[in-house]
Formats: sequence, C-alpha cells, structure tokens
Amino acid sequence: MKDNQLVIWGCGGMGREVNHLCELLGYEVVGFLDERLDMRGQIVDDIPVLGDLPDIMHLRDQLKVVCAGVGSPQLKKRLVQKTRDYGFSLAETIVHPAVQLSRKIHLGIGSILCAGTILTINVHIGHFVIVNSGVTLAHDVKICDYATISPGVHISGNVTVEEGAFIGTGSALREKITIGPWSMIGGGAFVKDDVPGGVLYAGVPAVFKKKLI
Ligand SMILES: CC(=O)SCCNC(=O)CCNC(=O)[C@H](O)C(C)(C)COP(=O)(O)OP(=O)(O)OC[C@H]1O[C@@H](n2cnc3c(N)ncnc32)[C@H](O)[C@@H]1OP(=O)(O)O
Repeated sequence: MKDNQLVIWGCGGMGREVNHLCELLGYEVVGFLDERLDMRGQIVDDIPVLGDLPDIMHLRDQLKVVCAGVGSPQLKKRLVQKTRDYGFSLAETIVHPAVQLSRKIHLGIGSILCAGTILTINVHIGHFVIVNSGVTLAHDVKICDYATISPGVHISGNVTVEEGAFIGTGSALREKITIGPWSMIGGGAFVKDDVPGGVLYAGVPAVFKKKLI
C-alpha cells in the first residue's frame, strides 16, 4: 500500500475542503466516493467521483479511505462501518499545518482538524471527528467520536461533546457543560447548561427546540 494515496467519502462542500487539505499536505487523492448514482463519473475540483466502495474493490489494498468528508455525524458513522465491512483501511487523522496544538493532546483516528483551529492543554479528540476552521478548544475539552464542530465555534474549558453531537457555526459553549450524544446546537448559539442527548438546542441563551431521536 502506498502511504499517501487516499479516497475521500463525499464530494460535497466538506469533502472538497478535505481534498484541498489533503493536496496541501502532499497526499495523492485518487478520487471521491459518493453513493449518489448521478455523481458517479463526474469530475469535482479536478478529482474523479469513483462511485461506491464496490466500484473500487481493485484498489482496496492500495489506498486509505477518509470518512470525515461528510459533516453529518450519522452519515459519517454509517460510512465508517461500511468502509470497515468492505475491508478497506481507514486514513489517519489529518491536521492542517495552521492548527495550534499544545504538547498534551489526544488524537483518535480518521479525524480532520482544519485551518486556524487552536487546541490548548489536555484536549481529547476522538475518532472521525471534524473540527472545522477557526475553532478554539480550551483546556480539558473532550470531543467524542463522530462529533462535528462547525467553523468559528468556541468551546470553554472542561466541556464534553458526546458522540455524534453537531455544534453549529459560530456558537459558544460555557465551561464545564456536556452536550449529549447525537444532539445538535444551532448556529450562533450560546450554550450555558448541559444539553441532553438527541435534541436540538438553539438561540442565546440556547434553549430546547425539538427532539431529534
Ligand atoms: C463549512 C460549512 O459550511 S460547515 C456548515 C455548518 N453548518 C451549520 O452550522 C448549520 C447550523 N444549522 C442551523 O443552525 C439550522 O438552523 C438547524 C440545522 C439547527 C435547523 O434545523 P431544523 O431541523 O431545520 O430546525 P427548524 O428550522 O425546524 O427549527 C426548529 C426551531 O429552532 C429554531 N432555530 C433553528 N436554527 C436556529 C438557530 N441557529 N438559532 C436560533 N434558533 C434556531 C427555529 O426558528 C425553530 O424555532 P421555533 O420552533 O421556536 O419556531
């Protein structure tokens, strides 16, 4: 297997941003994967859309798969499982050179850290997490598997974002709170209290809007 050959799940906005990051870091992006039949054979940002995993079985032992090319936590989780089921190797975590990391950071596999993000001391990033551009993660923050943190989010110290939570653009989270699994925080929110699992909270201050599960 060549260490630098990748395919990326999703040829939408997130996948294209991940492609840009991979190119910057010197990876060879062989193509995008996309389950939508009408996307197969298209060229997106000069990269071919190869189709679904069964279409590239002949490449299985040559490349690794990036699953964090889609922003939806639920879809990310399903694509990770599918990629494993088909026997493909998963890509390591990819970190933009303009990310500031302290010396005490835990990084899982398959995550993406985008430009301008700052992680201070003792930050834990799980597997298949997206931390988009210009995010700040303060001391002792824990971002669990499959979570997606949108651009410009500020997360205060000792906050835990549980599995599969989605934090909308430009929102801010007060210290020492927990965002429950598979919950969503609307863009521009200020979250001051714990959020239970499987709900949408939004606004300033953020309040319950609806159940998602
Ligand atoms: C690089 C990139 O592009 S990364 C992309 C990152 N994307 C984001 O961050 C998107 C964030 N998305 C949002 O904030 C959206 O508004 C969503 C996803 C929360 C809307 O979700 P939906 O399921 O469509 O919610 P819906 O529109 O039914 O709204 C439910 C209620 O929440 C309110 N609401 C929804 N979003 C927000 C928000 N951001 N702030 C305040 N209230 C909101 C609605 O007004 C509605 O309130 P009401 O019931 O009192 O009338």
